[in-house]
Amino acid sequence: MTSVLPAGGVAEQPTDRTAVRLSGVSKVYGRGPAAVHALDNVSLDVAPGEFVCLVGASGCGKSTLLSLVADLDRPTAGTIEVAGGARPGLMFQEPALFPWLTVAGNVGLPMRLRKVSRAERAERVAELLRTVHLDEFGRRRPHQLSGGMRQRVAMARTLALDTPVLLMDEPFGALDAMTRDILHDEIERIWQQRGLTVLFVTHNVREAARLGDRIVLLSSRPGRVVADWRVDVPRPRRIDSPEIAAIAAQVTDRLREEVRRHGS
Ligand SMILES: Nc1ncnc2c1ncn2[C@@H]1O[C@H](COP(=O)(O)OP(=O)(O)OP(=O)(O)O)[C@@H](O)[C@H]1O
Repeated sequence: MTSVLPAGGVAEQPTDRTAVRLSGVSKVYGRGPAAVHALDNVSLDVAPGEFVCLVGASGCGKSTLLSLVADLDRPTAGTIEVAGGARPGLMFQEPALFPWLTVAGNVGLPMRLRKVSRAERAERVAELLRTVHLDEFGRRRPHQLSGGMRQRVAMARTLALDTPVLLMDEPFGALDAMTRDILHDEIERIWQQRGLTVLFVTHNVREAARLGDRIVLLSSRPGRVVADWRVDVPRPRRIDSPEIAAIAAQVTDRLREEVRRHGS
């Protein structure tokens, strides 16, 4: 079952119930006739502990939105607030591990940069590797692991930042369906255990329905919030269940409409 929220979210005063707030955010790359309007007046509230999936046509500004929330770039207009001012953790389709470091070395890197002591680091790395079910693999190098395992390492490294907000840009996009299915269970478990707030970009509407408390649809460029669904299917969910398929169909229909409207 889904319920439709008003498009555009709310843009009122921040409250304790907001982990991430975008208010009237626009982003233009470049200037003059060559300027690219990537996002237009996006307002979106994400509650603490919420799992929000962002979907939209290719090039509609999903990655731009994440990079702005991650503070890697500045919006042209509007404001972005992240509760507690903490910089969110970011995960991409590519695990971006350092090949010359072991798995444990990669996971421990954010702590090493924060000058966490060697003993504490070893303890935390062991705990994080248990969390992503890689406790036996700390001494391996990235090239000795499968794609799914490398993404688990990237997940553990992001968790090592100890940030309550996780931004994920197509993190499972390059994996086969079975590995992705297993990692859906993993990320759901970690999200629930740690009470994380997740903003998750995907092209895959079934994945969005499988994982999200909400699915937010951005229009074709410039990206605007055009629909916002609440996914009320109880967890644990299965990506191949009829409920998830029904929601995915609803989102796909709206996405198709959006793509047609823009003649893509
Ligand atoms: N640094 C940049 N300079 C100029 N244009 C950019 C830059 N980054 C992104 N763009 C453009 O902004 C638009 C939005 O890009 P973005 O990568 O955010 O979209 P997306 O929805 O994540 O795309 P996809 O689904 O294909 O990954 C695109 O037209 C892209 O070419």
